[in-house]
Amino acid sequence: MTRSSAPGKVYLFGEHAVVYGEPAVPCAIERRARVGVEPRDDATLRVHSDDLSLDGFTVEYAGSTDGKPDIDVAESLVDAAMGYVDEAIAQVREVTGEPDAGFEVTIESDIPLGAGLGSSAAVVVAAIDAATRALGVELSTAELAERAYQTELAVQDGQASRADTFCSATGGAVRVEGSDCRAIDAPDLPLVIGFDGGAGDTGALVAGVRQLRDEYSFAADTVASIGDIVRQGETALADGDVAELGRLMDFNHGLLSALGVSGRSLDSMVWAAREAGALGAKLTGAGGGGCIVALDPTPETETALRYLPGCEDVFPAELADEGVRQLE
Ligand SMILES: Nc1ncnc2c1ncn2[C@@H]1O[C@H](COP(=O)(O)OP(=O)(O)OP(=O)(O)O)[C@@H](O)[C@H]1O
Ligand SMILES: C[C@@](O)(CCO)CC(=O)[O-]
Ligand SMILES: [Mg+2]
Repeated sequence: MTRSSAPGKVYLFGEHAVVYGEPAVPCAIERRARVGVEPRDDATLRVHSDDLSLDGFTVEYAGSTDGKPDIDVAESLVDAAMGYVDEAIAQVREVTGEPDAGFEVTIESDIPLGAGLGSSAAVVVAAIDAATRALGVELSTAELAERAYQTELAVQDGQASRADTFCSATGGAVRVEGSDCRAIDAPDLPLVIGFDGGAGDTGALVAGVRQLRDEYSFAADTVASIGDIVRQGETALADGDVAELGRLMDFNHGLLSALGVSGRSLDSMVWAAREAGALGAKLTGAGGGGCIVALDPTPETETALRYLPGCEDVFPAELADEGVRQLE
C-alpha cells in the first residue's frame, strides 16, 4: 500500500474571484485527507471511503475505464461523489503513461466534504501523489499541483483556480493569481472555524457567480473589488496588522454574499463571531453551506459559536506548514 496525505485550507481572501484571474490568499490547515493506494492487476478503480455517504447510504463504488458503478442512488449524486477521485486517477494514468492502470483506493479524511475547507483538493493531491508513486513515478510538487489543478478543472466544468490544489500540495500560506502560485509569509493568525454541518456544490456555486458576472457589470465590478481587497490584505499581512485583516475579511464576506454564495447559516455564524468580538469573519471556499473562518485572539468567538444553534462544530485552525506528505 502506498499512502499520502494532504491538508485542507481556509481562504483568508479571494475565493471565487480567483477563478477570474484575481489574486487569492488561502492557508493550509492541520486537517488532512489520507489516501492509500494499491495497484490492481486489472483496469478497475475501486474506492473505499466511509465519508462518501449520500442520504444515509454509504457508497462504495467500483468504476472501470468503460463502466459506471452499480449503485442504487441517483446518478448525478454518484457523479458528484466520485468525480474528483475518478478524474485524479485519469490524470495518474495519463502522467504515468499507463492508461490501463487499476487501483484499490482507500480514503480517510478529517476534512468535511463540500464545506469550504478544500476536501476535494486534499483528496485529489494525496490520491495523485500516492497512485503515481505506486506506479514508480515521482512527481515534483509543481507537477503534482498542476495535475491536481487539471483534475479540479475537469470536474468543475472548466472553471477552477489553482488556489486550493497548490495550497494543499505545498502547505503554508500561498498567493495565487492565474498561473502565478507562490508561498508567502504569514504571521501566526488566531483563526477559528465554524461549521454548520452543511455543504455546497463547488461547481454549481462557481457557475452561479459566472452567470451573475456575465449578466451584470456591477457583479463583474464586485469580483474585481474582491481582487482589491486581496491586494490590500497582502499589505496587512506583511505588516502583521491583524485588525486590518479582520476588517478586510468582513468586507470580503459582504461581497461574496452579494454574489449569492453565502447562506442563512453562514451569515448567522459570521454575525455570531462579530458580535462575540471577532476582528473579522467570512465564509471560506465555495460557500452555500459549510464553514466560516473568524479572526479572534480571545476565546469569545469559539464560545459563541459553540452555543449557536445551527453551528455543528467549532475549532481553532492551526496553519499546516507541510503540504503533501508521504506516509508509506
Ligand atoms: N473523504 C472523501 N472521500 C471521497 N471523496 C471525497 C472525500 N472528501 C472529498 N471528496 C470529494 O470531494 C467532493 C467535495 O468537493 P467540493 O469541491 O464540492 O468541496 P470542498 O473541496 O470540500 O470545498 P471547497 O471547494 O469549497 O473548499 C466530494 O463530493 C467528493 O467527490
Ligand atoms: C470557489 C473557489 O474559488 C474555491 C473553492 O474552494 C473555486 C476555485 O478556486 O476553483
Ligand atoms: Mg473543492
